[in-house]
Amino acid sequence: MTAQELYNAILTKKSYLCVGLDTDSRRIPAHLQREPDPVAAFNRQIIEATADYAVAYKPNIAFYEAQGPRGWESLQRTLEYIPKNCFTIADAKRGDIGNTSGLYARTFFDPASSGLDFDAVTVAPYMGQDSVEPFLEFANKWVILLALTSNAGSADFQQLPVQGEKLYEKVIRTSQTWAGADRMMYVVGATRADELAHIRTLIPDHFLLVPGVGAQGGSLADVSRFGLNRQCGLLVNASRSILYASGGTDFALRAADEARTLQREMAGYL
Ligand SMILES: O=c1ccn([C@@H]2O[C@H](COP(=O)(O)O)[C@@H](O)[C@H]2O)c(=O)[nH]1
Repeated sequence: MTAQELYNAILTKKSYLCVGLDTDSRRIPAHLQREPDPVAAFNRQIIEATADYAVAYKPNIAFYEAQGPRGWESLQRTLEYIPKNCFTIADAKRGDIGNTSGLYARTFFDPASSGLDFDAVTVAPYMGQDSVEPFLEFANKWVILLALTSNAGSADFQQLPVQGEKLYEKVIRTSQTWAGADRMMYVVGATRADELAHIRTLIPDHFLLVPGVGAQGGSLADVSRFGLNRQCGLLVNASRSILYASGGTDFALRAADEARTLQREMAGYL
């Protein structure tokens, strides 16, 4: 999906919501546990319930890998349930020497190899340019580079001064020479909204993937105030607050309520 197609979807749905499919098999309602693939059955209902309000879906790969081969099958089925007009993100936080990154890229971008065909993958930048470039070799696919993450530990390294700027600023500045705003996004946590205005001076045109509203307490109002750009430029993710709004048979209805509430707030900011 191109940036323009993503922006068109945002305008159509009046939403920049990304639903995080962090589907923990232990939290799936009891009535679905008898399904042949409980994770896929749960995700299918979540996707159907939220598709009017979301422009993107982000399965976090850890939740699938933890299930072994079954998890990969659940992931593949889940991708098939996501409407084609939605942006798909493999939140895998990969990155290795170039030779190995190339295989990670095939995992998420080459359906002939793995059966998976995501639009984007999250990548850790700290092994440098040659660890990121293999992901950029796939046409029409996106790299979402970790910049300033939502967790407290982002202070351990990302915010340390390096040659007169914070390390995450250096990541943003340097990586802009690797690809443009048509292929690269950045992760900035919603809990770091205080830095968003500054980040927008570094990357006014890029899309930002912003996790951390909902369960982590980030403010959608602050993220939108400081992060929106001329073409929206935001994908705001919520996972647990939507997926587990109810643990009962009404889980999909409650997920839809949560997604609709976020979408309506977003519509007001667009
Ligand atoms: O800085 C980051 C980067 C990634 N994440 C991921 O986003 C979701 C957030 O889930 P919630 O349940 O809405 O808190 C999850 O997959 C994280 O691994 C992040 O939170 N922060």
